[in-house]
Amino acid sequence: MTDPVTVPERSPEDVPDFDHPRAEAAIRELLAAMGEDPTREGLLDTPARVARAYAELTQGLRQTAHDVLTTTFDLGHNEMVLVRDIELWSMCEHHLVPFTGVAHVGYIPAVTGKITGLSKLARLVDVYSKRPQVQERLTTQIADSLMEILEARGVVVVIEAEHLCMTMRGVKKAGARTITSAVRGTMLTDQATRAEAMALIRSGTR
Ligand SMILES: Nc1nc2c(ncn2[C@@H]2O[C@H](COP(=O)(O)OP(=O)(O)OP(=O)(O)O)[C@@H](O)[C@H]2O)c(=O)[nH]1
Ligand SMILES: [Zn+2]
Repeated sequence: MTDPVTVPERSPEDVPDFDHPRAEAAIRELLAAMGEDPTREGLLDTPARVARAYAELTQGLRQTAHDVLTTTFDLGHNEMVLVRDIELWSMCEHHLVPFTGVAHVGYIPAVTGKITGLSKLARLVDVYSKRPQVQERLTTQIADSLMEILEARGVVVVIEAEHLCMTMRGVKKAGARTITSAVRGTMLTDQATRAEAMALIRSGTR
């Protein structure tokens, strides 16, 4: 059985372009299925609008971590870099409704000091968020891509998110936050470094 968390990474060439006419037909059908009249004036443009919205919300399917981790510098900086409270919006693959929260992303650069621009860490979060997702996979994909592409010595990724499928429907538990973490390399083996990263993450005010 395939592990639902570790779906194989597809290269964007293997992902077909977003099929707008097909999505529009599906939305028209969904409106009809819910008992609405897709031909009433207020809904006439809705299928095209929803298709455009979903194209945007799933644009990460057509991007890779390599696309955004392009700018790397050799600064000779060997110490931890951590960006906290990166806002994220993703879409739960079980219900296709949003989950939203923050990601904290930290890494220990390679011995060569290969680092990336700070904004690229936030872009990386977007690449993996803008897909049908589960929070566990989102967390590990961010961590694994940093290890691989930056050849980081260690990585920590913590995501805190609220799932609207648990808030606006189903168990209806507003405010419940799910916390996931992925720890790699020296962050795993060096307890002091991991403790430092976790203390920095916890020192947030949000
Ligand atoms: N592990 C994990 N579960 C998730 C995530 N997003 C949503 N879920 C859960 O996926 C599960 C799907 O459960 P099902 O029983 O198949 O679906 P359901 O009948 O709609 O479940 P309820 O939400 O309990 O009403 C639910 O428990 C959701 O809370 C995620 O990112 N990670
Ligand atoms: Zn869900």
